[in-house]
Amino acid sequence: MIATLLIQHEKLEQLPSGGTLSPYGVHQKHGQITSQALQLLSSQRRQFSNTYISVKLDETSGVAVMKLKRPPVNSLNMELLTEFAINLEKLEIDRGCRGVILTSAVPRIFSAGLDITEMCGKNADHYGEFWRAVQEMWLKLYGSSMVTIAAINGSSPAGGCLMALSCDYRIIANNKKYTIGLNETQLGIVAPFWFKDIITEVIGHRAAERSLQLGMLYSPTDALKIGLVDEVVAEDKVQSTASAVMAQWLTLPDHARQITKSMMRKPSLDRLVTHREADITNFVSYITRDSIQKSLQMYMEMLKKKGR
Ligand SMILES: CC/C=C\CCC/C=C/C(=O)SCCNC(=O)CCNC(=O)[C@H](O)C(C)(C)COP(=O)(O)OP(=O)(O)OC[C@H]1O[C@@H](n2cnc3c(N)ncnc32)[C@H](O)[C@@H]1OP(=O)(O)O
Repeated sequence: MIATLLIQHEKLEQLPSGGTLSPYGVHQKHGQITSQALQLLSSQRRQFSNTYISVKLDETSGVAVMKLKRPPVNSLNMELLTEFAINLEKLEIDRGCRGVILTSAVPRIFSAGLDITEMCGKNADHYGEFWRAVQEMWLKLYGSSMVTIAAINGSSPAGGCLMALSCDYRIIANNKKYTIGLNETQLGIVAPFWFKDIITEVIGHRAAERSLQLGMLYSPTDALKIGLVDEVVAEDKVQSTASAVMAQWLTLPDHARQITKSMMRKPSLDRLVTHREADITNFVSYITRDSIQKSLQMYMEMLKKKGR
């Protein structure tokens, strides 16, 4: 139902393609490739936009840029998570798309993580549905066969960090004000096993243990030191670096890279798929505890006070 609505509402813009061009190459009618044809080829883009996600697919390079656009902080509510999973799936089945750059359209924020209001004062059915949407986002992103690069142009705590960790490569803007990490314990909550698995895979057991217990948020340079990100670049170079890294990764034959990626990620994916329902039940019983609801409410109040 949601999928149908999104597809109906999507704004599909096809930029000029000229009859002789295709995403997979130039179909020449009369010999030489003209510079006009090359210009058209380079501008062949498809764009679609939903409420909280925008996607631009460059059919020439096969690279899509997916932007989160839910001001003020791109917190991940049910609708955003659902749009995200649907858009990623559309790109996954699009033969013209080989890579996705994930970034934010909101200045200074990549994503503030899960929308805390989705985890406060609601009923058990809501929590169950919300958690399923969180799982689905992760299964789609971490399990994507495309090359995925996080262009982290702002702060990225908790669920925002999870999204970045799920990509193949992470580039963050060099700005001391930005922080990244799995800070769940600072909210008085526990990161679930699959958050723990993925950060352990990326930064190793010792660093993950310290990082998770203390709910650490790192500056870009500290994140680089522990391997939480792969590169720190000037703020205005994040997107261009992401495009350059993407072009490098796309020089590899898809099938070899995809099978390798799947081999590396399958055990963690399988673990969540196998325990998916138990993980939802566990989340619901955990989040409905009075003590957890109090912790989250206090955290939200603290955020609001800070903002005033
Ligand atoms: C068994 C398993 C159980 C549980 C597992 C649950 C796993 C949870 C994962 C999560 O992702 S929880 C979310 C954790 N996120 C955070 O801790 C981030 C909190 N936010 C911030 O630190 C900051 O807002 C910021 C992202 C650094 C941006 O700072 P800035 O100063 O630019 O904005 P401000 O703080 O004033 O916020 C603006 C506005 O947005 C509201 N807000 C912020 N974050 C969230 C959020 N995650 N969810 C909902 N709302 C959020 C904030 O309250 C302000 O609202 P206001 O304008 O109405 O005051």
